Amino acid sequence: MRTAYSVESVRAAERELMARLPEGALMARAAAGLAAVCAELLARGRGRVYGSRVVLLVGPGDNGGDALYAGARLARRGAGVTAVPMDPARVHPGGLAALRAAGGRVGASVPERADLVVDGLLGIGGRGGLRPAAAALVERIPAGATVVAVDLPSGVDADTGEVAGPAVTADVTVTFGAYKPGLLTDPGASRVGAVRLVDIGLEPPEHAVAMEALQHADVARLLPVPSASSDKYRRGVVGVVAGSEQYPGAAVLAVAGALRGGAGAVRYVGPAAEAVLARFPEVLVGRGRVQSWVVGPGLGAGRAEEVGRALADADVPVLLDADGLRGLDGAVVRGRRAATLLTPHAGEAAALLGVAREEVEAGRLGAVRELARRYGAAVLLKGSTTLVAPAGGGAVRVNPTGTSWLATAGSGDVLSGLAGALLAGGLPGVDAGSAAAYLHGLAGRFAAGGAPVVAQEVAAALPEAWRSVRAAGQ
Ligand SMILES: NC(=O)C1=CN([C@@H]2O[C@H](COP(=O)(O)OP(=O)(O)OC[C@H]3O[C@@H](n4cnc5c(N)ncnc54)[C@H](O)[C@@H]3O)[C@@H](O)[C@H]2O)[C@@H](O)CC1
Ligand SMILES: [K+]
Repeated sequence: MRTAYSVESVRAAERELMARLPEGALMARAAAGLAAVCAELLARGRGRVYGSRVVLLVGPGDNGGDALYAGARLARRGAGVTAVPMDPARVHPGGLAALRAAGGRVGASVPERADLVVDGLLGIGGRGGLRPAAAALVERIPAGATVVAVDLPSGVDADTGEVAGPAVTADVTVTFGAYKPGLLTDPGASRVGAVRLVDIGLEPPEHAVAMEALQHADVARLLPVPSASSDKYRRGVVGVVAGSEQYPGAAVLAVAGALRGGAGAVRYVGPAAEAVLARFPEVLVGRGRVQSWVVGPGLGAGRAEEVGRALADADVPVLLDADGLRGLDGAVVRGRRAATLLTPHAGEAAALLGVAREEVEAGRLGAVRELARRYGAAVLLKGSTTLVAPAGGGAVRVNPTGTSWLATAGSGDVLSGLAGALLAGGLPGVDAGSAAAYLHGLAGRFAAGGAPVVAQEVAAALPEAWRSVRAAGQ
């Protein structure tokens, strides 16, 4: 499990550690880790550190301090290091002295050529978008230089991943002590490049985890595996209420996902039974006992009664997607005994929250948390980084396996069926949602292999995704 902590808990852990260490020890550890990554990148790109051109963009706080001390280390190894302060009157004094002592120089503007640019403008103390003086430096980053962000790309909000205005786009982000949510959540996540975590001895408490990303072994532990005594009912029956005369394909795809989610059987309810059976003769048709409901893909408007009927099945977990989310009654959802999992994309989330879609896109983490709080349900917010918030508050899961190839028609229908099957297998909402997103992302990657992919191929690649995950759990 990869975990991320809020700025507040990182700061608290830092205070505790600093009290036990000599002054400057933490920054020295951070700078040593940063310099090691920079040296590795220079060696990879140019063959050596000696003679390379390194530019440090230096902000007024400790983030700039890290950059200066790391720059000093690189200068001692023969790199030509130029520090460009955002505000020459506010520069970390110890860092500046160290850089100068190592032979580095201070410049008033960004040199036109550089092998490596170190972004030490703002770290976890940054608030709001880059102000003009910082933005002007970022604009001048020479083309072709490798950009290494210190702790996080400047202009990205560490707690939310929000980017208000200009921000650095890094090739590598060297982060200290712990991941921050902004490194894992879009739009920030698309700015970080490869993330390298430097251990500086921080130990934030487990209860303070703000975000977590599952890895193969975690998903392997979650996936239900049939035992010798399993029959199809014990493995769970998924009821799929999806599709319409207009959108029969959504029913087929949701069923395809459900069939590959490890359930014992799939029961289809709706007007697209012919299309479903033509494709999947193993499906049961018509109402009957189920262990979870998947309601919504391709239903179209005017099907509120069917949505209400599933929600009224109080002891059965329900997944609501697409048209199943129309005009959702918060009181009904909050009043349910069994799990409810909502799987909106940004537009549907915006409608549920009564805000503009852009607002959700810009603040995805806040939006998914607010939806989970308001509806008392687990919420999976689809998108470039899919987020899953648990019903009762707590760490939000971010899916690390997504691929932009999955932005294809019907892909969400497959995901709904898959997550519904995991609900039928007994997984809580947040586990069903995050394990489904993980498998779905992997399947998308396997099916795409660098080429366009269609939703039914994603469904067909799900067994390969299961096998790859389960192999890691053995
Ligand atoms: N606290 C610690 O124990 C450690 C901190 N470290 C580094 O210290 C960083 C945090 O340092 P600071 O708390 O000094 O904060 P930062 O260096 O992130 O920046 C804060 C400074 O930037 C200014 N500022 C904030 N938002 C701005 C904006 N939008 N535009 C322009 N200026 C803005 C503030 O006025 C303040 O002077 C971490 O990200 C990390 O890089 C590391 O050295 C490891 C140890
Ligand atoms: K930075």
